[in-house]
Amino acid sequence: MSVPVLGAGGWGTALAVAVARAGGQATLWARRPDFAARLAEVRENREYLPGVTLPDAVAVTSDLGAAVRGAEFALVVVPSVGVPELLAELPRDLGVVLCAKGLGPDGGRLTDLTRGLGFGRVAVLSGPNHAEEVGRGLPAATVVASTDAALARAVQAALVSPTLRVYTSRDEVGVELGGVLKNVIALAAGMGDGLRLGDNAKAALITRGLREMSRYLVSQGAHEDTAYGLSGLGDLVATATSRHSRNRAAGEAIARGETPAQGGKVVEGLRTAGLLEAWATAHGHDLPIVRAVARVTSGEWSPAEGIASLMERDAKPELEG
Ligand SMILES: NC(=O)c1ccc[n+]([C@@H]2O[C@H](COP(=O)([O-])OP(=O)(O)OC[C@H]3O[C@@H](n4cnc5c(N)ncnc54)[C@H](O)[C@@H]3O)[C@@H](O)[C@H]2O)c1
Ligand SMILES: O=P(O)(O)OC[C@H](O)CO
Repeated sequence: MSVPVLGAGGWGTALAVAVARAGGQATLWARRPDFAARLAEVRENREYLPGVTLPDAVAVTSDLGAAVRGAEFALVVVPSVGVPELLAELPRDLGVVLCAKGLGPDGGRLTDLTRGLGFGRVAVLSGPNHAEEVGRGLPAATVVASTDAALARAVQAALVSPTLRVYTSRDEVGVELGGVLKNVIALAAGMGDGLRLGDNAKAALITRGLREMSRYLVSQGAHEDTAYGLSGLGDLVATATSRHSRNRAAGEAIARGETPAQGGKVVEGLRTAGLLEAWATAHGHDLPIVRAVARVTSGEWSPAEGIASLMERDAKPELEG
């Protein structure tokens, strides 16, 4: 049975290749028929993942119904903003594996939104996984989290190979929110790069960012250890330091006074920062780095004011607050 991979951006393409590398078959769905036809013919996603050839085991289609017919689960790999629209088209008995690292339209979790739409089998896939590296078969590790252990094991079996180590977890909340928050911290790290704040500042930001992530994850019901796992610390390091990261690069551009050059590619943290700040404030959570990034990306504060808002907070013990 072919694994449907819904979304033919960089990550969807890399995941389809990963399924093939694991010995399976994948059906990569692209929403635009002309794009799907070109991809099927050229066998390389030149727009979103250049340099990676699609193996024969990857089929390409723009027919969503055909892509998911008879499948046990589908990898949903469109940007978070497109997830509700795509889910509306899917059969409710299909297992949904959410691969986007973003939030629903109201700032809530995509897992909750998915269950609210009537899907009973839901999982999250997240970890330090730049598509550019996974697509090329460089060694990487990731986590699939679900309260449905059978679904998590099935996804693990479909993706695990000598170049992709796939762990399972039952902590859906922790794995999902790690991927959401790290993008915002990576934007801040990029701003630090753009302002040439140095390595000490980057290390401080990653460390305090991890603390902000872990406090928020635990407040939402996650296991604290998940914050220190692949989908938390692992992805935070990968994104805040990588030359591949779109979020880090966007922060760098903003700090230089430029508009982030997205080239049609999604930078989830730009959307997440405002949504998360509004959600956290409404629910009584203090997320200082998220707040600084939200206010800088909205234009309310300059990058320098964002940094000052963090550096001039009240002095306090490291392990409190
Ligand atoms: N790129 C990575 O390395 C990577 C790794 C892990 C997770 N992710 C996450 O995966 C998700 C997808 O990212 P990506 O990098 O593959 O995106 P991308 O920018 O490379 O491509 C986005 C794709 O989604 C399509 N798309 C855009 N809006 C859509 C909509 N409303 N409905 C359906 N399709 C739509 C675009 O046509 C394009 O094919 C994001 O949430 C991202 O955070 C990305
Ligand atoms: O390029 P970014 O910043 O969207 O990050 C991609 C992945 O989430 C890294 O794990």
